[in-house]
Order: sequence, then structure tokens, then C-alpha cells
Amino acid sequence: METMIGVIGGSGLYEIAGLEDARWQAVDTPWGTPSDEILTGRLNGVKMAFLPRHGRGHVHSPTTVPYRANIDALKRLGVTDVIAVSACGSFREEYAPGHFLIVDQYIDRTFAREKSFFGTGCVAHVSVAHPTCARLSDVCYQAAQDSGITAHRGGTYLTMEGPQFSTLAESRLYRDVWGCDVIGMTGMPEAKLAREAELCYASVAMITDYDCWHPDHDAVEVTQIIATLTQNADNARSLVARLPAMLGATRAPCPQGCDRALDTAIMTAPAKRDPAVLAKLDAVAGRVLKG
Ligand SMILES: CSC[C@H]1O[C@H](OP(=O)(O)O)[C@H](O)[C@@H]1O
Ligand SMILES: Nc1ncnc2[nH]cnc12
Repeated sequence: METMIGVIGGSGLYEIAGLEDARWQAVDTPWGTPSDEILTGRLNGVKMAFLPRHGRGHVHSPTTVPYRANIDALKRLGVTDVIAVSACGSFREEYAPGHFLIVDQYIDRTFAREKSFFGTGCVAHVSVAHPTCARLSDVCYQAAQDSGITAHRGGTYLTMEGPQFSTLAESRLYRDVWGCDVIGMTGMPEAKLAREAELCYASVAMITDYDCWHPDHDAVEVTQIIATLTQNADNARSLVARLPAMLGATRAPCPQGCDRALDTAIMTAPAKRDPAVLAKLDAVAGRVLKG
């Protein structure tokens, strides 16, 4: 199967350079309009798609990012592997601003977002026990190291609703009691939706601050995040630029089964499925619903 790499750029990463045949493309979805047009092209012969999560100019808040439309649009374009880049606060002394963390677990504290493509008319339950793709995460970790970035492999991303940053009590709870490694506002439901859409998904957290728990550092502010991101956006671009050569133009099935997540997930009996709901699932679940 042909590889197509989808990159979701977070705060501070609104475009990538160097694509051949680059063009910004509007994609309509049954779930609404994505955050922005999608930049498509090729890098080292591999198809690429880039979507700024908040839109160019940072238009969408973490709550209003159209997560379902974004994932559907990438799937609809033929994306197979999604690399999600996110600015995150650190709960660990040794994960310092400027470092990257390849996330492998989440705690989802969001409450004001649509979290599934499925529901009345077509109910499905996918596993998110291992919400990121180990194969793709390994490649991201290697690409970070090859780029000279201080990178860490594996950690838990606490996703808060925002848009305000945490209180000190929340920060201490997430760090000292729940053992989380980083905090951000966008990792969920994005990762859950990518799994429902049978996309391999890896999360690259760019650490920008120590949130507000650290006695020797001021509580996080946007100016601090932007300053760290400005210094590190080139690192993120360097990581992304290495991915096509590492992943190759064709791909074998995911060893973890991310690309077959719906094989046993749909509960609603075929005769009871709502045709209007099925029509909306054409891109996300077409593989299992067509048959
Ligand atoms: C810029 S301050 C907080 C903002 O930055 C992160 O966004 P993203 O995950 O898209 O890089 C964080 O989650 C908040 O949305
Ligand atoms: N400390 C923090 N809390 C939530 N989101 C963030 N994004 C970057 N730093 C953050």
C-alpha cells in the first residue's frame, strides 16, 4: 500500500517547506470544515499532507479545533500515517524546555468536544489501550535523534480542556498523584479519532515549559511558550523532513493493527444501521462498511 504521511502541526508550526508539487487544498467532510486547507505534495517521492491544527494565524482554540473533520479529511486524502506535533508543558525536571517527548499514553480530561465518529445508527468501540502506533513512534524517535534533538521515548500526556492553564493544585495532582509526564490541550480526542479512522498515529510533544508546579520556574505563560517554540520549530521541521526516507513510499500492514482497528469494533447489526450515518462514515470506515 502507498504511504501518505499526514502531519498535524500544533502551536508554532503552521506550515512546512520543501514539498514538491505543493498546494493548499480545501477538503470538505461530512463532519464539517477542517481547521484550514491542507498542504499536499511530495517529499523524497513520498506523498505528504500537512494540516495546521489551529489553522494558519491560530484561529481555533483547543476546544473548537474540528478534530473529526481534521481526521476525516486526512483519511479522505489517503493519509496512512499521522504525526501529531504538540506544544506541551513538562511534569518532569529532566524533560526540559526544548526537549521532545514521543508520547505513548494519555489521560483524557477534556469534556467539551465530540470524541467519536460513531454513535446512534452505527455504534462502535475501538481499543485505545495503546493509543499510539509503536512502529511510527519508533521512527519519530529515531528521526528526532538523527536531527540532534534531545528526545525521550514514552510518556503520558494529560489532555486538559483549557483554554486556561492549570491551577497549581491540578498541576500537582497530574504530576505527583497521576504520574503524568506532559500536559497539553489537544492530544485527545485526536488520538482516539485517528484510531477509529484506522490511521497509525504518533505524537511528538515539543516541551515548552514546566507548567506551574516547578518551584524554580515561573508559572507558564504564552510568551514563554512562543519563545521556546520559535527556537524549536526548525527542529520539528527537521524531524518531519527525515520521515519520508525512513518510512518509504510503500508500507506493510501495521504490526499493531492500527490500520485494522475496526475489524471487530462495530456493534450495530447490519440491518439496524442508519444509512445516513453510514454515508458520513464513507472515508473513516469505508473499508469495513463496504463489504
Ligand atoms: C500556545 S499555548 C497552549 C496551546 O498550545 C498547545 O497547542 P498544540 O497542542 O496544538 O501544540 C496546547 O495544547 C494549547 O492548545
Ligand atoms: N503548561 C501547559 N499546559 C497546557 N498546555 C500547554 N501547552 C504548552 N504548555 C502547556
